[in-house]
Amino acid sequence: MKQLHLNKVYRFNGEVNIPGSKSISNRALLLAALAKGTTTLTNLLDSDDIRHMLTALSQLGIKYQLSADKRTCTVTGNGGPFNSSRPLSLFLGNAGTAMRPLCAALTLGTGDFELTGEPRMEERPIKDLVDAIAQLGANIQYLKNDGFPPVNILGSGLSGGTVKISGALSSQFLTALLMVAPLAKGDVNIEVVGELVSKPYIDITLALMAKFGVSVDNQQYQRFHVKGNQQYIAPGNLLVEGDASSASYFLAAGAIAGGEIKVTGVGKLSIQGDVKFADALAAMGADIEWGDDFIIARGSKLHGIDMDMNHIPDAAMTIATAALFAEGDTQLTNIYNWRIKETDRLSAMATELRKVGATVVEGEDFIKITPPVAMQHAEIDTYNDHRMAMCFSLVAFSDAGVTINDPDCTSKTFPDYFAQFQLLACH
Ligand SMILES: O=C(O)C1=C[C@@H](OP(=O)(O)O)[C@@H](O)[C@H](O)C1
Ligand SMILES: C=C(OP(=O)(O)O)C(=O)O
Repeated sequence: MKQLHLNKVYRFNGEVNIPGSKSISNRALLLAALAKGTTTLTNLLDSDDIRHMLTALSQLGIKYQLSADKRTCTVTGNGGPFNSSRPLSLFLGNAGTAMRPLCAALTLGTGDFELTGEPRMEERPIKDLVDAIAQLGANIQYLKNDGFPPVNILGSGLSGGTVKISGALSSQFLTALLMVAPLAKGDVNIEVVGELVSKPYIDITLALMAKFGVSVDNQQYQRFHVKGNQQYIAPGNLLVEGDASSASYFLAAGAIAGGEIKVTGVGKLSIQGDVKFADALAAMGADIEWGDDFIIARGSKLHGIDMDMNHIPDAAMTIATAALFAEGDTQLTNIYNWRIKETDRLSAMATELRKVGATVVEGEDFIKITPPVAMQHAEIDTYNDHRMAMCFSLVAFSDAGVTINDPDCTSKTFPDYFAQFQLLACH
């Protein structure tokens, strides 16, 4: 197994342009493929999750031109649902933003489609989405375990109607339903049953749908009314913002290291909820400056916080490792769904934080971290989870340094993360 040894970083200064947002890239690619007309996406993310979406779209007959650096993509829209006269099997790795929306989108046209993924994808639930679109006539079968991928979809179109959906485990189910609703044969009324987690991701979905000409009546995230029988219209050009979750590692590093870090490509005009990470860092005492499309973090003395993190589940992991450098305890609450992401992140985080000397309480849906007096060197296991690798890079700011096992797992969303990190670090 490959290992990356990071020696103590003394200073961390400079500017980094953050690669494109995963959430926006995969939504925009799917909507561009369904739309009428041609869309040119710029600053597209080049990573595993996006490659899986692109490969799937290509298998579905969608034509696109990708630039040599894979960051500009011109998609010729299909002008409606995907149809296939022969059975297709699409492999989607561990990309939730490909699996969930494509599962819904493939019910719109006609064809026999199989969606598969990595072993971990087979442990990530999809039942709440399947149950919801079944109410509009979708025919989806589980090929291994009930409620989990792989699935087989017999597409024959969706009717309109009223749909109840649970958003208690993942917002991606509601996102998927919202994206297909305008292409159903009649109006779709969506009722969210119980709590909706990761709510700001619904704002990304609605913002992208609006760019493709579709507006949704959103009644306080409890009910949504979507007119049926519509068509997405290609916006021409669409710039993908920098990924706010990817920005979190650099902002935290700036706050810990005492220098100044400017991240560009994402700022106060962002449609991504994860920019609120900067507010959480500010609550810990960091000095944060906001621009329209940049954020600056300057170092200062950090202290622990007790915060509900349901709105920023991905970036919250960065707070968990930043907490090692804060005075006092940090408690992150309402994060049950960490357990059903790339790995069981609550358990993985607790295990690895303990290795560097922290005292950790792992609850069913919270984590409490007491930083150690002095950090110990550790080999950090990353569980094939890009965010475990990236957020533990912060331990390099301790005297102990850190070793990251399997650092290449960042390829899911940020293939050259460690190269970018090293460019700003003075050892
Ligand atoms: O819709 C999206 O783009 C995402 C939603 C979130 O998932 P959940 O809604 O499952 O929390 C987030 O963790 C994921 O990385 C991306
Ligand atoms: C949860 C994540 O990914 P996915 O889109 O596969 O759900 C993530 O990137 O942290």
